[in-house]
Amino acid sequence: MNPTMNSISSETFKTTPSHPEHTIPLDFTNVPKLPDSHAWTLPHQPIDPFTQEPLPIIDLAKPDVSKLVRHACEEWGAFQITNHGIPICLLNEIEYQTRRLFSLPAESKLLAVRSPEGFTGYGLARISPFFSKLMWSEGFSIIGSPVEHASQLWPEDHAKFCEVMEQFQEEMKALSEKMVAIMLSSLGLTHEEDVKWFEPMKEGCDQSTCVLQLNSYPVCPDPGRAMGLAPHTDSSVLTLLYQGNISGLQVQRDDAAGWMPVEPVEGALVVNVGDLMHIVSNGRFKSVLHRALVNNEHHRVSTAYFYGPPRDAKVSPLRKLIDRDHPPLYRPVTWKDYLEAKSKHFSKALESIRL
Ligand SMILES: C=C1C[C@]23C[C@@]1(O)CC[C@H]2[C@@]12CCC[C@@](C)(C(=O)O1)[C@H]2[C@@H]3C(=O)O
Ligand SMILES: O=C(O)CCC(=O)C(=O)O
Ligand SMILES: [Fe+2]
Repeated sequence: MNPTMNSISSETFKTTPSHPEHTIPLDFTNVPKLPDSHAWTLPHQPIDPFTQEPLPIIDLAKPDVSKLVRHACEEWGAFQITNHGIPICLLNEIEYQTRRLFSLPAESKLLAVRSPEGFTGYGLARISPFFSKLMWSEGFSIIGSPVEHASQLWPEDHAKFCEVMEQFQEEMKALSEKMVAIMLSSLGLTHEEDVKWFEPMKEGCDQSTCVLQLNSYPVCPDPGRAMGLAPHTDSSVLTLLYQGNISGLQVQRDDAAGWMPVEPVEGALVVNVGDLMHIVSNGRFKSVLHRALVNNEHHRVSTAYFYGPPRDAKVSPLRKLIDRDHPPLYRPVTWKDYLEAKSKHFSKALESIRL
């Protein structure tokens, strides 16, 4: 594994501690009826499949990738990619190891619980305190090597889990860099010249901070009233999501049109534009509002890789995108500043740094 990944500490992402009930998930095994604490009122927002174009699926091997990516980022803030070069056997392994972790008994998973002031380990989504109802999901956050928590879960048998998680992060990092380069060049920007922090090729300068989040959505007795992961935008520059072959992810293009399901495509990855890319592009690319629903048949798992800039880098709208008609919309922030703003203002975080 890239040695610089180990220099990324949980410190980078510390935000205000959550209350315990918003940190430790329910024991989801054998819950016959949805508890009131987890019962949401979900507005019925059907989309009209005949008037809505589906979320773009972009084949990275095709020649017109740049144009398609730009269109998807401007119109949706998300798209799926195929021919991305991540071997299917690695995707299968990551899913296998994710299922292995979440299938452990609740008392074992609690041995690896995220501490109130920590960042990595087992727990509920960090956005949980912003909602009065609890989500039907559990998560496990990893930065670099997961060995500290994995050795609590499997004292004798964590090597393979760690190897797969580390290898996956390396592959996701390289693909994220490629996707950022495509996105920026689609706007006529040269990433090395125009984005100071973006120097992926420079040996030894690779300090970007990234998080691998494993998500689990257990089988739910009343999926119509439960929420897997509540509507949010990702704080990252971009997120790469592998959702396996079980539906649940939905995105919103605009409020009026309702929620659009992102149907799994075999071997594809979903790319979400994150809030930091929204800032860098001065609002040209939209960070996508999305959520995950649950079902009563299958245990769904997903892995989300949050790609960020180096911890101290100031992220701001790019100069080439600013002119008299397009003044800068956001003040410069580090990812740490932005995560703090998110933990305070949640869906109003972008607004909180608006000029
Ligand atoms: C880097 C991060 C993005 C994230 C917060 C985190 O610090 C690690 C987990 C990420 C996640 C995953 C589920 C949804 C989300 C909103 C959350 O609560 O935790 C995202 C966070 C984010 O993008 O702000
Ligand atoms: O599980 C999913 O489909 C969505 C996960 C997600 O949005 C996240 O981890 O931020
Ligand atoms: Fe997300």
